[in-house]
Amino acid sequence: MGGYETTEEGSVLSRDAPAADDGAAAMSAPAVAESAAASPFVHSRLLDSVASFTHHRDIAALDHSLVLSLAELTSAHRVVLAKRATDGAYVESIVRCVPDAQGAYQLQADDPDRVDPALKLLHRCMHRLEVQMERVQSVHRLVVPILRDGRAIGALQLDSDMPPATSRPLADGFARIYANYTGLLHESERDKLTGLYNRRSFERQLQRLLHQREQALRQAAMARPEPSEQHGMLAAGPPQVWLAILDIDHFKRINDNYGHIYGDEVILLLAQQMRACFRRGDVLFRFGGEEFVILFGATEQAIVHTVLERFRRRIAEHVFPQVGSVTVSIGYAGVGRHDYPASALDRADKALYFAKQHGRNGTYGYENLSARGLLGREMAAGSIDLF
Ligand SMILES: Nc1nc2c(ncn2[C@@H]2O[C@H](COP(=O)(O)OP(=O)(O)OP(=O)(O)O)[C@@H](O)[C@H]2O)c(=O)[nH]1
Repeated sequence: MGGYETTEEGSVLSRDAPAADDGAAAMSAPAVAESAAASPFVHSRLLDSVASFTHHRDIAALDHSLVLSLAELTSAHRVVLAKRATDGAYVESIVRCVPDAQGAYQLQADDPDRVDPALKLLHRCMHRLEVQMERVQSVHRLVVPILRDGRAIGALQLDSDMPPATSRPLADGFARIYANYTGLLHESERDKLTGLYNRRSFERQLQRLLHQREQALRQAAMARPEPSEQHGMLAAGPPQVWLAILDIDHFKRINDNYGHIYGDEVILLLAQQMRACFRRGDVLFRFGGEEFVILFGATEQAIVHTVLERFRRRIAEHVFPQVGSVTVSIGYAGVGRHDYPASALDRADKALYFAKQHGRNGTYGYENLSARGLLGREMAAGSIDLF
């Protein structure tokens, strides 16, 4: 098993099993130990770097700190961190760190859609789950995958004067710490009872979905013959993302009649039904209590309405152990590209409030209600707590 270990010389970076496929000799454990023992200063700088990047709770700040730490430790010409979306389908973000004319490192976010030949090894590394290396004149380029559960969640590229035998243990170690630590952060985004996303992750997931839909639209527009006209449509087109709020009806009665354990069981079973009913790309949240949120990528309101109605009926027909019949009310709204998340939530919540006021066990869209003039002054305030 490869890993970092403590040697007789002290706690040092050492690989006990260099990968056979890396095409270059990894530094032997004694060699690393020797260089590290010769320089205790290296230890403290290393620990300092790890402590400083794992200090962050925000993933974007963590990313910046990671590339900066690695660049400073290795006096790199460039460090790049690429990350894949949760479903692994595309590269979600690229952060690069390069020195300016004065030698001070500068961070910059790159457009992940831009084709950059200097990043071809990054893509190959994520695709093959293997370390990649090349030498460009005197610069050594090393790319290591960031692995979690056997998948590449991203890759780390280091361009430096260091030969890979020296830089690889360092880059590997950073990649592994990063994968473990972001794994923990991801856990903090989940609701403990249901395993669905929690409310804290809502904004990030919404931005991700908006970006993904926009990207898909742009690609579709570019594939068509009149790009300028299509780009016009892109700007003025219908919402690409929809947000639904779903609330169990009379949930208090379930708790009161059967106790909280059965109440929790209903929440858990409802979450399972959601997983079974909605598509993989739909993003499911438990916002707290008996309230759930769903984000969909869809071009037509009619589709959204049909999917939500199907779910509402499915729940109404389901027999919950002990409790029997349970119904849900649903409100939904389209999300514009420049919407504030709180505004979109507020609109969906108004439609949900309408459902609660009009017999429950129903599905209503904000746009429809609004166009029909059914959202009067009573709708001015919904029931959800906004950010
Ligand atoms: N079992 C359980 N109950 C919860 C949880 N979180 C909130 N509740 C309860 O859910 C109930 C929600 O009650 P209300 O907000 O009045 O809503 P309701 O009874 O569903 O009524 P309507 O939404 O108007 O149909 C309260 O009694 C809360 O104590 C939870 O995690 N587990």
